Amino acid sequence: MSQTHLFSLPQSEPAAADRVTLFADVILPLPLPKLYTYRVPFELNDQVVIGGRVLVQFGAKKTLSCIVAAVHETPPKDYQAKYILEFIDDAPVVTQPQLKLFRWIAEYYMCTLGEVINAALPSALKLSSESRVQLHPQYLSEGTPYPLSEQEQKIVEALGTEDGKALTFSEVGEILGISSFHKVIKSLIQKDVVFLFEHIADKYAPKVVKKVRLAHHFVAEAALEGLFENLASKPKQLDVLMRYIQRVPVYQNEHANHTGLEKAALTSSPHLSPSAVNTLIKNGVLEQFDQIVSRFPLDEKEGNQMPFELSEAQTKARDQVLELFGQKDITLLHGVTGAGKTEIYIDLIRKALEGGGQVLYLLPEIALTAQIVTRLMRVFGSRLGVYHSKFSDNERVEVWNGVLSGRFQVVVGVRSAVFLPFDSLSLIIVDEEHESSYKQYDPAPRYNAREVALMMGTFQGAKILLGSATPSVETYYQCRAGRWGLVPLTKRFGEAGLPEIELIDTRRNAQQGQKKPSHHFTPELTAAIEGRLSQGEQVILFQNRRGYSPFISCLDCGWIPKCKSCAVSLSYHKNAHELRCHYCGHHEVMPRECPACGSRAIRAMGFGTERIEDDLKLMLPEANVQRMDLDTTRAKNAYQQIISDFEQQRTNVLVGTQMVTKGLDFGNVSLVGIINADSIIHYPDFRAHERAYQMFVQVSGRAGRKGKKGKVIVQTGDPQQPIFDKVMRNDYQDFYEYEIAQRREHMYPPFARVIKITVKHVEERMALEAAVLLTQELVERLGRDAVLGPEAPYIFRIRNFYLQEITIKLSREHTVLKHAKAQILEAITLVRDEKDFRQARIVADVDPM
Ligand SMILES: Nc1ncnc2c1ncn2[C@@H]1O[C@H](COP(=O)(O)OP(=O)(O)OP(=O)(O)O)[C@@H](O)[C@H]1O
Ligand SMILES: [Zn+2]
Repeated sequence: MSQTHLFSLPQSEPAAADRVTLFADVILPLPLPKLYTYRVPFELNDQVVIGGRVLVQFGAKKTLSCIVAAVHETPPKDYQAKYILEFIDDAPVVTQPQLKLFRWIAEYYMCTLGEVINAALPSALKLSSESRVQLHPQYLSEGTPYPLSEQEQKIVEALGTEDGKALTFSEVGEILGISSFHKVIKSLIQKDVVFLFEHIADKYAPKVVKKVRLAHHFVAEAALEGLFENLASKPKQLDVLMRYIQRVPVYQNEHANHTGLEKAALTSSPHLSPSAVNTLIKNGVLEQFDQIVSRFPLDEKEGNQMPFELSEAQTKARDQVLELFGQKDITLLHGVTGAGKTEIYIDLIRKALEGGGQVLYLLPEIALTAQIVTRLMRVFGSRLGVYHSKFSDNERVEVWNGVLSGRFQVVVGVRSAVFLPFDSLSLIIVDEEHESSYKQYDPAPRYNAREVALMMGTFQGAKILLGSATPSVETYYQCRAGRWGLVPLTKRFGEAGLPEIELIDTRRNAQQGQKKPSHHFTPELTAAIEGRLSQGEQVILFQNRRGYSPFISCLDCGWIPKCKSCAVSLSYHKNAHELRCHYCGHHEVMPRECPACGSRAIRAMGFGTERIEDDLKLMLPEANVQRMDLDTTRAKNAYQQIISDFEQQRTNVLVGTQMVTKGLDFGNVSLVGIINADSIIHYPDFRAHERAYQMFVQVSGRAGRKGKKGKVIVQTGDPQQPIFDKVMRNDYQDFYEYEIAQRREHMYPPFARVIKITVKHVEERMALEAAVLLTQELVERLGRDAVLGPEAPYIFRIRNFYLQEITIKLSREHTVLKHAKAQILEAITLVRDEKDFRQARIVADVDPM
């Protein structure tokens, strides 16, 4: 065989008969009802990867990256397929089990696959025509050991002309004069010469650490000896050098010098002088360089620590779970607050990992991950990945890839973690399974991560453990029916008992003229707080409303400021000196005088967390009060900071919204105060009673978790509410019996499936007309009994859209449900296609919470 054959393309094309034309169905990151079909360029037939990304042209100008969902030989009927422009991946970024799951989500939650993909992929994986490249800092400081092709060189030159210059993909294409420029970019990325970032999204910023190493001419032993002699009269510099040699064994291994040492290891040492470090750098003894590092470094010290030894009750519960897993796929661990469920999960995770499977541990709230990650890190170290929205996009991509590569075998995360590319899950834990924050309201897919997890478990053959002290009625019903396993844990871990609950009648207090120091605090609550603080114990206060006050009002003319786009009053935020809409984010400066009558008598009405915090600081100037709500936790590490301050007892009182009620574990909290219980009970929804029960039990559960007897004070204007009795007796069974009877009688879940349809229109009349037409169409298809509404919701206008809601109740039977959804979509399409209703938006929410 001649040499040239190895390098040149085959001389002749294969005979036409062998030539297979492949088509790929791709998922575009757009809400399109169908997949689009593109043609695979023949010479690239063997490069198509299902689950890999390809670049295609969509519409006239747009270049988009999308995921290949299927490959076949059938051309599309209605249009001429365009060619795929480029293949980005040679291995899938989305696995087959994921694609299957995404299809299920789209079908079940009545949305498009594009919407699912859009929610699932971290945006750094979604290249589009807006992606840009820039020179990599590592390349700028060190160059690259790899040879660059002529085309690559061209791009580097184009980027190098000015500092921080970036090129779009199409500019790269123009410079090279070719359309298949993506290969060049990919190769440059692999060689760390350039990096990629989304123009619209945050800039991709690789994590860079400053390092130092010995200048190469000092590495040889003789040179190093000479250096020591030269520095003999400079003890501070000598110290730095000695430390460097200690940490980096240059004598034993010259190559060790290449990786160097983090500069901070020298400059932040209390025994070394930072200026001596800098002098050594200035004099060329040490050289400074940047290194790109993983955002999740391997830490050899972490991990492999033994978890706590399980108590007898925990061991028994764990064994029961394992036994039930032998018979059933889904089991509920129903353990009271503080029972030690987390330790049981940890034990089960260890077992699952020993068996070689992957584990997903879902939590409802980022606030909770802060505490639990610390506990899991100790045991699982760098095998543990963490996934939530406070992570930057880059970090999310690192976790995504870590799951694909097998680096992360356990992932703890909030609801979006169900989208990660698992393919061999053996255990899924859904902690606080009753939580409504598992449900995504907006935008589509409006999924419930608990339900998705159940389906994911079925697809991958994983066992599922649901955990809660207050299980959802739906879950408990399945357990009672014997379909799911049930393991009870009725005692708290250790000596701790459940807290005592006391109801304080705020009406009686009000009649007695209790106004000062603050009428939000009854004398009983104030005394209890003072008492606990004087014992050195900590207090949690719960108020389910953020801001200073939910509205303000002019005392003279009664004016109340409302949002221009939403049918709600504006909340007053005192620290920011603003009025804010909690629905659309609109904000304006707090007025000095009433714009209606000019009076200055403007008062804050009602109270939110900010006001509680404020009043408390006045009442107890000595105490350290911190607040945890949406407003104080926007910064990336804010949760962690607040929680660790409270854990370390740097703060005495924690005031917060529902964030403080869930799963947090503080040993020294002996009092929980519920400032206004009534606002929790009165909520227009069939789940109101269930929610209230869960909320009260959960927030009470934060008190007295270790040893000391805890106490809960509930302020209410209606102490006769039957729900309090159930909470105080901690009688879940009683709550359940009452609730399930209600649900059966009124045909609500678990006896029916609910789908809520919201019709939105900027004109009130059109919203109603569209909703009336839709209701007719739905009644025709599903029958009168299945359709309730239309009805304007309590907040009938949001972001300029008037709302109308239709509630549909359906049989739970799978085939019926599937059929009904198809009919609902048909009815929606029909209304949307009406000329008059083109501007209407219609949203279907399956299993609304
Ligand atoms: N076997 C054990 N050894 C030592 N400490 C334990 C053990 N089990 C649990 N604990 C401690 O008991 C406390 C309560 O446990 P954990 O937070 O797991 O409760 P939980 O059941 O998850 O409660 P909640 O439903 O309120 O979230 C924690 O501080 C935990 O560290
Ligand atoms: Zn608004």
